[in-house]
Amino acid sequence: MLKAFSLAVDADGSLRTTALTAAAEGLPLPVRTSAALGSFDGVHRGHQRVIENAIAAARRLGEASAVICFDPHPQTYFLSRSGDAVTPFRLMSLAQQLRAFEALGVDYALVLRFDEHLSALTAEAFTRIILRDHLHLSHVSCGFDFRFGAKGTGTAEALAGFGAEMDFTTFITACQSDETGHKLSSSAVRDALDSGNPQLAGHVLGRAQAFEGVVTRGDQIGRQIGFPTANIELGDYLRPKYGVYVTRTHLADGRVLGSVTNFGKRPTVGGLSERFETHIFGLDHEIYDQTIEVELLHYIRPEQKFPSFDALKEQIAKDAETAKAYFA
Ligand SMILES: Cc1cc2nc3c(=O)[nH]c(=O)nc-3n(C[C@H](O)[C@H](O)[C@H](O)COP(=O)(O)O)c2cc1C
Ligand SMILES: Nc1ncnc2c1ncn2[C@@H]1O[C@H](COP(=O)(O)OP(=O)(O)O)[C@@H](O)[C@H]1O
Repeated sequence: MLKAFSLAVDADGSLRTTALTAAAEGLPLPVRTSAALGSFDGVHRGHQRVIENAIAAARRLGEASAVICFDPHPQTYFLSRSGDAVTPFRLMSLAQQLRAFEALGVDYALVLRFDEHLSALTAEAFTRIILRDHLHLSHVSCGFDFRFGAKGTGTAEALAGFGAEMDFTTFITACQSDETGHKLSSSAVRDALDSGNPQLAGHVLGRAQAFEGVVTRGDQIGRQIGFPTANIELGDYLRPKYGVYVTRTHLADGRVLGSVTNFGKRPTVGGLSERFETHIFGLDHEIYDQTIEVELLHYIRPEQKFPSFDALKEQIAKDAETAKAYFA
């Protein structure tokens, strides 16, 4: 079980620790660890290499492995302070990120609260106060393009330089590519989702892109046309291309069911705001207020304005058949 902690740095440099998972409850922070350091949004196959390198170093040194990441995402923090309208860009929630770390076999997740104190630390102060004095790291693994410290002046090479002075070793993972030479990056995932290519997003991620949220109440039109849809808010998540998708839904009770999802504004019914709504096959009871996770598997078609409600209903039935055939 992953032992996850939230760590907040106070103005005087002291650290406040809170357990984020049951396995961390009542435990102290680890004494010596080999850690992967980064934002790791998506935990894609490139990130996975960085984390696997930290785990390999931990095994060599006979100590615990850790991932050190940030919450909120540093970019979210800076954008929200700038006062500009923020275009949602996240590929994962913190809960999904922790599950991805656990799946890789990491012992600890140390989630640094990204706030005014942490963001003000220079690269040198971050390394000395956080990595050395508080976390006593013996080894740090990061990606070639990792940036840290106030104004992002710290680079992976600078981190290696600090390590030589502060008694920890470093490993910088080079840019990872797939079998065909395509760079494995968060931007590649975002571009794929933006262009309606969830398979490519899943190829880069090493698992399907998934949106997790609490089921909210809609206008209750869905059930009248025989296709009730569970709606979730996308919040900070990057918005995929509008349209209809084959999806797979993880329910709160542990069941995993095939499903079909529409993401868009529902022009046929005069919808004004975006909705992410999923009709789940084989479900026949209410799941309002429950958390579901919806994986995008295949893009079926763009969202359309139909001349009538009946025409829309007919098309939704065809979409459901397409999705069922995908799972057959
Ligand atoms: C598989 C599927 C495909 C859909 N495609 C469209 C579409 O192309 N155009 C559209 O206006 N609405 C589309 N919708 C949205 C319906 O208009 C919506 O589900 C209906 O209004 C019910 O809304 P409710 O969940 O608020 O009750 C689709 C819904 C589903 C489940
Ligand atoms: N097969 C199903 N797929 C999705 N939701 C279902 C299904 N069967 C029952 N439900 C429930 O019905 C609700 C959706 O019904 P709907 O009429 O579309 O209402 P709403 O407009 O509130 O989404 C879902 O939130 C869920 O609680």
